[in-house]
Amino acid sequence: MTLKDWNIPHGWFEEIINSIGECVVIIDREGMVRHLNNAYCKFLETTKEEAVGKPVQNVIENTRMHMVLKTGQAELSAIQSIKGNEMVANRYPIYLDGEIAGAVGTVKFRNRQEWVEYARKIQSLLEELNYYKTTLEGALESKYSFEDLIGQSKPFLEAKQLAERVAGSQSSVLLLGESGTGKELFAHAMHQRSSRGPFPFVRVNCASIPEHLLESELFGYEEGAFTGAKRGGKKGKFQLAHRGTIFLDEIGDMPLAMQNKLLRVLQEKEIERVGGQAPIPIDVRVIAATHRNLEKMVQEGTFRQDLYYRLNVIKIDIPPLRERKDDIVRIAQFLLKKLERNFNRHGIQLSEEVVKRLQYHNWPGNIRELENVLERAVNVLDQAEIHVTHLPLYLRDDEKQMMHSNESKEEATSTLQPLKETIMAAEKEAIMQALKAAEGNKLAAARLLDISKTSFYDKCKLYNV
Ligand SMILES: Nc1ncnc2c1ncn2[C@@H]1O[C@H](COP(=O)(O)OP(=O)(O)OP(=O)(O)O)[C@@H](O)[C@H]1O
Repeated sequence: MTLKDWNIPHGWFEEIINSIGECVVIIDREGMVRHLNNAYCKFLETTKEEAVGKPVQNVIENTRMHMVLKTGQAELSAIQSIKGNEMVANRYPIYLDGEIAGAVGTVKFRNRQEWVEYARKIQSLLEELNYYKTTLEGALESKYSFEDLIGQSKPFLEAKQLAERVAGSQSSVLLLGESGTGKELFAHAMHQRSSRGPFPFVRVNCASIPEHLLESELFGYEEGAFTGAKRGGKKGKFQLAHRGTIFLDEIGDMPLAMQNKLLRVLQEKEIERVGGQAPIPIDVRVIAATHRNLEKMVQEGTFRQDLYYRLNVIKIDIPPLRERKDDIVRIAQFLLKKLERNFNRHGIQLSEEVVKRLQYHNWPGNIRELENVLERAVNVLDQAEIHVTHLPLYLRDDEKQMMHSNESKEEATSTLQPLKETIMAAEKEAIMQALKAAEGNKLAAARLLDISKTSFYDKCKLYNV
């Protein structure tokens, strides 16, 4: 079959023009209406019989279709007043054998409401687009500086000062600390303080990305690399972080196979996209973090030793909150100021009792847990002072433990006696047990206790046995 055989049958055209929702008018060289489709008839409240064969100016109010015949130029998105409304029309000349043979007109919007509605739709799409653009740009920026790292206790200041000293270096950094101690905050602050600050800061949570996606997330992929791959391929996090910093959070959870690939990237300073041929050079500083014991993992063979050395060029240990109890109130007050801004409140204080509770608690979730406790309190607070009743139950239960621990201290104190007496009591008990086991035979009992016969007799005398 030739292309000609696929031509649309002649009779179809009228049907097609009639069945579409847009208004269509066709005029001939003399400006007479040759066709007015159903949508246009409905809009003008007329019929084909009435319209066809009449000059277009008599059928369509304020039309310029006849002008298009004269100029031979299309008029696009032209506003035309019709039935007291502003409609938007397109008008095109029809050329046959290089000669103008007529014109076709369509209506884009029948009235102001239609185009306002359309504009509103576009506007909201544009806003949505803008939102995603700014959040994406925001996601690639560092949000915190060293000023946001609150704490004056010795172990914390040591960590912070080391981070400030090495922020400008190009070497890899390993941040170690329990969950919620502020590892990510440290990474942001170091990036911001470095010459890479104006470039992207890209965070990757190695624990949350499924193993089979990690490679393409980190290094990207080429178009058609696998089923479901996006058209045009996708940039990986390393490429997004070019000239900036990549923060590899939870590095201890990275599967061994990926550790190999990461090591190669750090050594070669280039990446290979999944399905790609040529390596792409990258200039990225790596800051990695974990709450795991990487040294132990290296010994157990679950973390590559060479990667550990690569990452561990500068190691910063961030202390848990329970090891810097002096900082708790300071941090709590800083966090309260943030919450005040978010909740539009001011002057929130901690009661003395609450301060005691906060200092007594062990904070397994560290500053993130403190943040949650305070946010909860601010939510249920109707005055300005946070009291124990505003704390979650488990913190209130600390009270019982506080009292219990005092009680048991007293109990323990009352049963304490000089060490010599404790030892003598234990010796007497051992001698009696041995005699019992040897059925009163002192020689056998001495042997059981592995002491001499004389020593045994002396002790029996001493303890009145
Ligand atoms: N020194 C600090 N001063 C003020 N806020 C802090 C400090 N350290 C951490 N925070 C706050 O505590 C929360 C947890 O911090 P961050 O996410 O950096 O911890 P993390 O150690 O990276 O936790 P994870 O290991 O669970 O990812 C954040 O909201 C952060 O703003």
